[in-house]
Amino acid sequence: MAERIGVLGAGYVGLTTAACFAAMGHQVSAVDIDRAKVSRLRAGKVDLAEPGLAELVAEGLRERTLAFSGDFAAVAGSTMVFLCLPTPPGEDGTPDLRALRSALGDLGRALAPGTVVVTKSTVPVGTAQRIPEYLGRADLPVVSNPEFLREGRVVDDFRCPDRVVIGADPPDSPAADRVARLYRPTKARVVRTSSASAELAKYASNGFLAVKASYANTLAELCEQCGADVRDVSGVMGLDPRIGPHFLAPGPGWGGSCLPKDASALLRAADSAGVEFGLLRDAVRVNARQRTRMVRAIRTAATGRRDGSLDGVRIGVLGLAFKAGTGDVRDSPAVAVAAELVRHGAEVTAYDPAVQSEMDGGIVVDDPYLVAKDAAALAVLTEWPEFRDLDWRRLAEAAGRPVVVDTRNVLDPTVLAEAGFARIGVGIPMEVSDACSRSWLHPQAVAGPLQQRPDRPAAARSVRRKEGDRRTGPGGRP
Ligand SMILES: NC(=O)c1ccc[n+]([C@@H]2O[C@H](COP(=O)([O-])OP(=O)(O)OC[C@H]3O[C@@H](n4cnc5c(N)ncnc54)[C@H](O)[C@@H]3O)[C@@H](O)[C@H]2O)c1
Ligand SMILES: O=c1ccn([C@@H]2O[C@H](COP(=O)(O)OP(=O)(O)O[C@H]3O[C@H](CO)[C@@H](O)[C@H](O)[C@H]3O)[C@@H](O)[C@H]2O)c(=O)[nH]1
Repeated sequence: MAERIGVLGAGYVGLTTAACFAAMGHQVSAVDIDRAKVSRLRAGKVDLAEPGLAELVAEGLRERTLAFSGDFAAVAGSTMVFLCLPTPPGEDGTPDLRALRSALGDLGRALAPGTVVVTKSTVPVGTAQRIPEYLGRADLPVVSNPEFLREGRVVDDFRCPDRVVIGADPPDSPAADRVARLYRPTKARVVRTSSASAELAKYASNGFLAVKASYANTLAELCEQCGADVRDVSGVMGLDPRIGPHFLAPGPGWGGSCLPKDASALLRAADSAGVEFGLLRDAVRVNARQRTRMVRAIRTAATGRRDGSLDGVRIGVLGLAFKAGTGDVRDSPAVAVAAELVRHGAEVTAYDPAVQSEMDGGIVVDDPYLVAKDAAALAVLTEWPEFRDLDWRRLAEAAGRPVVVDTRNVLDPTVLAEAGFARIGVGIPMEVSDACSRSWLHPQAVAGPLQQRPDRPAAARSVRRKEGDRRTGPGGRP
């Protein structure tokens, strides 16, 4: 049965939900308070670089199964309304439900009797129970349907999810049946629970991913100290189906718009419930330490010193997005590391294939080769596969010192070695890495291979920014 579906919020989750349900044959109206975004969407312009999404939006507009509006009245006649509104962290880490409450307050009276209100936003346990209060009416069925899609593959994840979670009180309510029916085309496993279990399952999943990634980052630190290779260690672990191969790659820390905020929310929920969730608290601490560790590695690679000022030291950054496959920089560890380098006085030039935004105190360029110019070190902060295929000889020629800190272990060591680049990976033993990684672990032994290059200065060069070096990229970025 085709439903008339209203979607509140046309961001990553809302736009995907709207476009995918429209493609499944439902009549969908999406409402967003961002009127400029609504105008662009009506013209078929999708801001998110998500494979397949723009095509689905175009199809929905063409078939007239998908419409966009800035006016809540557009969803008043819906049979189901999906809440896909932001739930950012408040000051104490508790999710800020103001967007949700204000939208429901505006909409409540307008909804027809029997309309099913479905929460897709990530919300604290107990929110479904409070929706009638936010709506100002108690006659509408409420269903909790947390979303698990990942950025960079939102359409694929929505169409082929690992699981669909549908929570209601009682779990077998007719409204929950109707929501479950919507997902039949996905052939996904549908898990029916209470609304509280559905709400907690979402936080529990992201919290667990955070713990797993922090485990991998701590393991990487240990590998560096004891001569093991984290890629082998995690490869062995991942072959155990009880552990699984995913989320074991070390990096500059986990970030994005979800994991950090959901970890904080889960910690707050545990605090309020009087449950000590030390494991998750430590995962958050490890995450902060990992960023600091990467800054220290880059500083040491650039100057041979673990501490001290980076005044005037040029550092080239490859990657700003919180992970490859997205242009999203919300809570990006790459941006945090770059900002910390700037804070210590470094002159940072950054490139990311999908990021157009400006960077506080640094320069974002639209050509990866510009980041190397006179750089005392390069740092790969996002695992874009195309960084492997850069012309590393050309980068070596441009760089002040051909040394790269590969915080994602994505580069090809052979290509780098042929280009004359010294590489410092994460969790990779000194034997596998080159002599430069020894300088990272033992700062007094500075940059052996660099001293063997007579045409290169052994120590970091302090390079003053020249006005002529400023480049203007697309989107008006400096
Ligand atoms: N991004 C993800 O990968 C992802 C995945 C699963 C769950 N979630 C959760 O889904 C929710 C939405 O996340 P998102 O990433 O899609 O957010 P987003 O920031 O991409 O989009 C939110 C949209 O809502 C709009 N909006 C804000 N207030 C509004 C209001 N009062 N009325 C109408 N529209 C309003 C904004 O203009 C924006 O377009 C959050 O709770 C998030 O935790 C996100
Ligand atoms: O082995 C790994 C895997 C990931 N990360 C980092 O972890 C962060 C989060 O990555 P990912 O989970 O892929 O990003 P999101 O798109 O934010 O997706 C997460 O957050 C969404 C919003 O809640 C959920 O729906 C998804 O299921 C959940 O994976 C990123 O900084 C990654 O670089 C690592 O450091 N190592």
